[in-house]
Amino acid sequence: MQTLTTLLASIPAPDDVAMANAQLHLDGLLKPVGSLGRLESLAVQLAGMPGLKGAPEVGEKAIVVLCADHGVWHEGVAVSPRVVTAIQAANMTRATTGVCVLAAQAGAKVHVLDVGIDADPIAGLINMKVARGSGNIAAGPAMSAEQAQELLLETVHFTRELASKGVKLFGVGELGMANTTPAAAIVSVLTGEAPELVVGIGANLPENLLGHKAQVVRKAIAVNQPDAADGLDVLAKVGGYDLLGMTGVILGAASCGLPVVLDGFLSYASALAACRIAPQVKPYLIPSHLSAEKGARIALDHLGLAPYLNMGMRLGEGSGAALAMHLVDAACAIYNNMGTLAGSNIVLPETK
Ligand SMILES: O=C(O)c1ccc[n+]([C@@H]2O[C@H](COP(=O)([O-])O)[C@@H](O)[C@H]2O)c1
Ligand SMILES: Cc1cc2nc[nH]c2cc1C
Repeated sequence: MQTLTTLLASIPAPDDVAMANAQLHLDGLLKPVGSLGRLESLAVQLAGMPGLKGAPEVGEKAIVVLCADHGVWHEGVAVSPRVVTAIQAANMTRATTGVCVLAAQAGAKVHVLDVGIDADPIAGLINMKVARGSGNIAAGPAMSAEQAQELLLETVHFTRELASKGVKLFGVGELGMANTTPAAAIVSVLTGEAPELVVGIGANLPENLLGHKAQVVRKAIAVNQPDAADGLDVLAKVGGYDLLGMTGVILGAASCGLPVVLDGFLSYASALAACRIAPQVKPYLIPSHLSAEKGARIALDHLGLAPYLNMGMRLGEGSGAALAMHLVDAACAIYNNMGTLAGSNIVLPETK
């Protein structure tokens, strides 16, 4: 097993020449220059990824769903019963969940990892359980520094293993009752914004409890004093196993020079931490939708990412990642299948 330092040092820079060539190719296709907008910039981004070898073409797709429970659930910050994490994780094996249905439509395989569900191991899930739920961040750290290091490496290696078996496009997802609270804490610490601005209703918390949720986030930050310069410290102290695992998937994909599609608010927290750990992951991130969670815009702005979709979605699980994979397919299709202006004897005036 490679160490984290070696892996992070190995994250390749995007190939500028391949990107410039891709832009030239797109400009010569059967359309006014630039008229396919962000579908074109997405194709250029993909062309620059060394793992795709200069050609926007994604064959095998995988969505990795990290499932875990959270000690902070006991602070009354979520309305869903804690056991929903275990029940819904089991539903993933029956393909009845939102992400499973949408992933099937997108041609993506769903890999479900139990990184800390508060239940006995569930048949059909990949067992990487650290503990039955993280520590309550309002009273102490979510996990130890050693647990954080170990799980990060395990999820990075899991992702790299999938890449070695042919996966070319990754998506991240999560499942964990109360996880919008640690996610808000991470976003608050890493963006410097007040907890009140980044806590939202999650899975239907009544609005009149938002003040309490913000107070719990404030307390978690005060009690744990996470080091904002150290993404792993923030994840370990005020995060959770699922959020940390998604950071591992992001780092793992980037270390293979491969794209990773984000999902909702929880994935923004993980991506912020990934970028703090290794800023060079940024070119591999593909946003999906704008989550309806209150702090979503703040987190995405800090990531410097503009979401492709805005559909009021806030399910999580990787559902938005699955949906955005259609856009990645579309970007590849126009790049690879359109005819050329030259082939149709169309000469357009220079526009730039
Ligand atoms: O993806 C999102 O933006 C999103 C926003 C709100 C809630 N969720 C999902 O709802 C759960 C967390 O909500 P809560 O209220 O229990 O913190 C967790 O299982 C997430 O997958 C997901
Ligand atoms: C049913 C249900 C499904 C979920 N998926 C992600 N978070 C969830 C929360 C609930 C309550």
